[in-house]
Formats: sequence, C-alpha cells, structure tokens
Amino acid sequence: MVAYDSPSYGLTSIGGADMEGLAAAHKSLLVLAPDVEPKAGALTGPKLPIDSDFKKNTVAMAAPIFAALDAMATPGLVVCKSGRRARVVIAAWACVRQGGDADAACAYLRSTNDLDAEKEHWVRGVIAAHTVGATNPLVFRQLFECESNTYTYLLADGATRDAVLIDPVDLTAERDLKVIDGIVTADGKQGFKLRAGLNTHCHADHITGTAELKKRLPTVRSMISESAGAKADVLLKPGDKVHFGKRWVEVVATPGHTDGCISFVLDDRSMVFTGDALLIGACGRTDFQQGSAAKLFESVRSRLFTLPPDCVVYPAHDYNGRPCSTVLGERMTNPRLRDGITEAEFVKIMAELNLPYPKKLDASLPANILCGFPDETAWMPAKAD
Ligand SMILES: N[C@@H](CCC(=O)N[C@@H](CSS)C(=O)NCC(=O)O)C(=O)O
Repeated sequence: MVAYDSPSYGLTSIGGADMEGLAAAHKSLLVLAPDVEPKAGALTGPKLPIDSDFKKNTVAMAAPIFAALDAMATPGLVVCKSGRRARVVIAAWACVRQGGDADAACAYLRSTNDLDAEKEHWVRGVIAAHTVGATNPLVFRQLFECESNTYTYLLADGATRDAVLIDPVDLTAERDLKVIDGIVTADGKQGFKLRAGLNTHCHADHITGTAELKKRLPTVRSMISESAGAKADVLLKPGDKVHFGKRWVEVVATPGHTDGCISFVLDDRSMVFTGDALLIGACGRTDFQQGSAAKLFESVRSRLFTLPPDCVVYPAHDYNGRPCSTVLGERMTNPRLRDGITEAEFVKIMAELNLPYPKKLDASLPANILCGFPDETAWMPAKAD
C-alpha cells in the first residue's frame, strides 16, 4: 500500500511553534522554512528553503530536500511554520520514491486540505521531474527558419522515441524530419517517431509545416486550439495534455495576439513554448486577427508570468538572434510587459507599435486555417497508426 503521510515514514511534520519538548524524543531534524527557528534543543539538522507561496518554488528546490529526507534517522521531525509545507513536500517525496502516481499524491493532499492550485503545480512538476524525467529523458532541439525568423521546437521522449514538433514551418518541414531521423542519443539509439505537429496559433507570416509533415508521414496529427477557428486532426482545449511517450506538454490559453493563441508548458514546468504571445523582450502584435492588447496583458501576466521564475521561455520568433529567456528575465526586463507596467501603459505601447503587415499575410492565413493545406480538397486527415 502506497502512503503519502509523514508517520508512515517515521516522520512528524509540525509547525515550529508546536514542537516544544518533542526534540528529545527524535533523532533527526529538517527545517523547511528559513524564517522558522524551531525549539530543537540539542537536535540539529539542515535548513532548506521552500516558500509557503508555492508559486515562488522551483522544481529544482526539491532535490536537496529529497536528499535530506532520504538521510533522516527515524523518528525525525520535519518543521516549517504550520506543518503544511512539510506535509506537501513529504507527500511529493514519498510519491517519487514509490513510483510517481501524482494523481494519488494530490488526492491525498486534497483530503488533508493541504493542496491549492499552486502547490498542485509544484507537486506535479516535481514528481514528473524525478520519475518520468529520470526514466524518460527529454530530447530537445530548437530549430530555426530564417525567412520568417520562426523557431520550431522538437520535443521527444528519449526512452519511448516518440516526438512532437511545435510550430513547424512549410519551408523547413523536410529539414525537420531529417533532424528527427538523425539524432543519436547516448544509448546508441537513432531517430524518433513523429506523432504530431502542434501549432500555437494561426500564423500570419508563414505557412505552418503541419501539412507538409502529414504528406510525408500520414499518421502525424495536426493540432491547434479549438478557439483558432481552424481545421486540424485535434482541436486543443486549455488543460489538455499532449503526450509524446511518457512526457507531455499542457495547453494554456494565452489569447491576445489572436483569440486562438495557446502556449505549451512542459510537464515539469521547466520550459514554456509561448508562440507569439510572449517574445523575448517583446510580445505578439495585437493590431489584426482579433488582436487585443488587454487580453494579451491578462494572458501574459496571469498565465505566463505566474510560471516558476526559472522556467525557460521559448518563443515562436525572434528578430534579433536571441534563442530564449526566462520567466523572471521577462518579468524584470521586457520593455512592454515587465512587472510594474500597467495595463493602460501596455495598451498604449501596443497602439503605437505601427508595424508593417507581414509580407506573407495573404498567403498564410487561408492555408493556416487548414493547418497548411491550400484548400479543402487537399485536406488529409491523419491515418490511424
Ligand atoms: N516582418 C515580418 C513580420 C514581423 C511581425 O509582424 N511579427 C509578428 C509576429 S508574426 S505575425 C509580431 O507580432 N511582431 C511583434 C514585434 O514586436 O515585432 C514579416 O513580414 O513577416
């Protein structure tokens, strides 16, 4: 029977103020709040940071805590301000050590009233990183199409050899497939099976590569948001998970550049693929295709800037040769959207951009409505695998 509670592991999770007199009966101590000074007498142990606001906690913070928990002599005390942080961390640790059933760990924490949305994100990210991430290594490539300055991303499960492409371009579809076939991993295996071509939105400056990929590999499924008003093999909704092997990306609605813009967050929240919602030091324009600066402001601030600070931001374009940034980097330095800029200021910045229309706008939009096919007669549904 899998257990997620502290006593099953000889541990007591407790608030610093409630541990008077307990130290003498325990053999080890772990303090999970830098601000707590437990009354531990002669009992000593590591003090490792974990914030009560789990938005601020990164997945990487779990590793030293898990190592400390592994090393604890029992009975042991795990102390924070109220005991709640300790219970959340112990449940995630127990889950990882027992195979990583994140649903069961979250159900347990919900039953003890210790889970909110932020804690759940952290717990699931940590469990994915330590179980799925450990046994199913991510294979990642950032690819570039230089006419439209578009980044295409290859994500693959190194164990199962399943792959997806995010934002492929028609001109480089052939190149992308060669990259996929050519990758050799440390275990000596070569190549991956491309499962799907994911579109962050209906692009206005280039034609998606999903049709070209499907022509060459008929089982590949094209995907786009159900809000994009486009035809695809799979219409995605917020919260959907797109799996490649045992890894996945989660769909997050980030409208504003277009109504159907979505971002894809990797299972352990270490990477986010933002399409044209958030660019490096910039963002998608909002002056056509149902563009709305107010919606984009809300999307970026509430759905992207709330990701962990070290989550790496991978955009669909960069016009200055920059490959990526981080959530914290954008929050600190993005001249349009950094912390402190108000919605009214952002709306004014966007109204004054005065960018020329993309050169390939007229060719791109009708084709991208069909995920890259020139017309309805050419449309090919994905073949069953
Ligand atoms: N010059 C390019 C198009 C450049 C452009 O408008 N880029 C879009 C994303 S593609 S619709 C954008 O949102 N840019 C924001 C910015 O601040 O640059 C062409 O002709 O294709």
